[in-house]
Amino acid sequence: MPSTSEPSPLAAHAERLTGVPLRELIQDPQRNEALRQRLGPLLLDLSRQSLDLPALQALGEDLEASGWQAAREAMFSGESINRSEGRPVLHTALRAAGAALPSPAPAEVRRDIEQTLQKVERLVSALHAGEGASCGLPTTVTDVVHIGIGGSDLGPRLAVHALSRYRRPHTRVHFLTNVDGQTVHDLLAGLDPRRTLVIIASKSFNTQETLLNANALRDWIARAYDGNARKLARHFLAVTARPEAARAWGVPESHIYPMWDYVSGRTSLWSAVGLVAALALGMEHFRAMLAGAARMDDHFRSTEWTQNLPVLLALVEHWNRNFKGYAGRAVIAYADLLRDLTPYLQQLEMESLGKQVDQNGQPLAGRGGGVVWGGVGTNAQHAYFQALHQGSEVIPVEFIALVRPAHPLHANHDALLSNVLGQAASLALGRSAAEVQADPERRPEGLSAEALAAQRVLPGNRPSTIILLDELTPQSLGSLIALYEHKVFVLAHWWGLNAYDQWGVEPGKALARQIAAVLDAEAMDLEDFDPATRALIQEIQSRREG
Ligand SMILES: O=P(O)(O)OC[C@H]1O[C@](O)(CO)[C@@H](O)[C@@H]1O
Repeated sequence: MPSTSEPSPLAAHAERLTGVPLRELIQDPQRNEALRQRLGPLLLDLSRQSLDLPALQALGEDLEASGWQAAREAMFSGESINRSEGRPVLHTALRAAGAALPSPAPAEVRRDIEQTLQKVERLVSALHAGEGASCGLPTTVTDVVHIGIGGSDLGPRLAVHALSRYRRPHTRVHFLTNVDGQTVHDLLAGLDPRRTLVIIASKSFNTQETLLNANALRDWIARAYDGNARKLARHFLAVTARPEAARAWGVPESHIYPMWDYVSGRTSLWSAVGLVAALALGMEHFRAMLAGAARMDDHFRSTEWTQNLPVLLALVEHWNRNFKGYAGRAVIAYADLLRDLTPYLQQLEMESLGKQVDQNGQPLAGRGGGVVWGGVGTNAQHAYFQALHQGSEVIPVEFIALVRPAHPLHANHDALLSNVLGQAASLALGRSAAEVQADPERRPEGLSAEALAAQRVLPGNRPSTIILLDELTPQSLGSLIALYEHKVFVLAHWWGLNAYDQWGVEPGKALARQIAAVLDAEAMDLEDFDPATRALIQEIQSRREG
């Protein structure tokens, strides 16, 4: 936070800790214990972050003074906390059935949610029993294509890939998200239109990419039936908050699954948007994932801040953003099954927290959400970890790893785990000049010993978080995702911003529509576009035929 003449208590702690190395901080077992907290199969280890117990206490007190518990209850009970859109935020109600604490969400909301889950369940059972025709679907379905983008894609994709060991046999699932026609073209080449079921997931049912891809599949299936509209309609399901638009597009009423305005796209995995995951994994595993998230909800609602995992994660992020000045963090999952986690978090966090003004339109007092990027380990170590260890920027790292793998190749798994611990330790401790000296390296001719040594020194003091899941199960994945959702909630409340709108993306979409309208036109008026855009429109037009 910005300091005026008198530094705030938090700024004073940051100043006090300047120059105190992580090497020293991690010697305090009491501190490390406070920064290491568990919920069921999920361990959150923040002990390699650059703060001590007094700083943590000050952060906690600052949050406590913000009234976050009341805000939390306002969210769970369905108050209109998304003020710029005038809506409640009730993704937690989608999994309330699996919670131990009674849900304060409105009864009609819970009823609608349960009815929809039952409808999803009926469809899943029918398809798994080979009785899709009883739900108006094709008799045989070998492939399901899920079309959606952003929140209508990233959550189901993460769940289906992460939980692939729970996959039901016989039905292949494909995700079609980008509007790149090459992908559509290549996918369709391998599918049978008469045996393909298409799920169109779009809250708005107005997203350019999703509708273009849906249109391409409609044309492709229609050709297989010589345009027979009744047979064509059997192949499409929609999940949307605008059922009238889905009907107008051609999805039969009974094939439409609701989304609600009180669920943002980026937290919609738990709704019927997760239908593809329920189909791929089985309803019991989908429900288990909801229950895992509900467990985190209960924990978040009932645990004091000192042991509350989402809160602790938020405290550290506030510290890193506003007192250490870090631009963001790298999220590295040491599990290929979690390769979609970073993209998922990019939307969840950057669309929610990437804002400059608060709910009243005033500039934020500090910095909002930072950049989230990353990938999978150990691959990342052989690509960009050099910069993480010795680059000019300090970029905190979040490691996510599994204690027990679901395969028998234990040597491989030990390599993953030991690399997590090794990298985290190396980032924190660095490598001093004395350590370099004690471990000499062959010196090329003409290079001084000092020059070589200086290049082999690692500054250290590079913070990281480790999240360990005992195993990757529907429950642990549900808890992990809900952990991040609640972290986002805490930060949004603390910073005063609205985590549930995304006004920033709208003007670019509108411009793309205007540009699409002129790209193919014979006579065009390009005066509405800025000179740089105009030049490239003309360039594309002039070179298209080549
Ligand atoms: O589900 P829809 O309405 O197709 O939107 C897709 C995505 O587009 C966004 O609105 C941003 O462009 C996301 O918030 C959303 O998840």
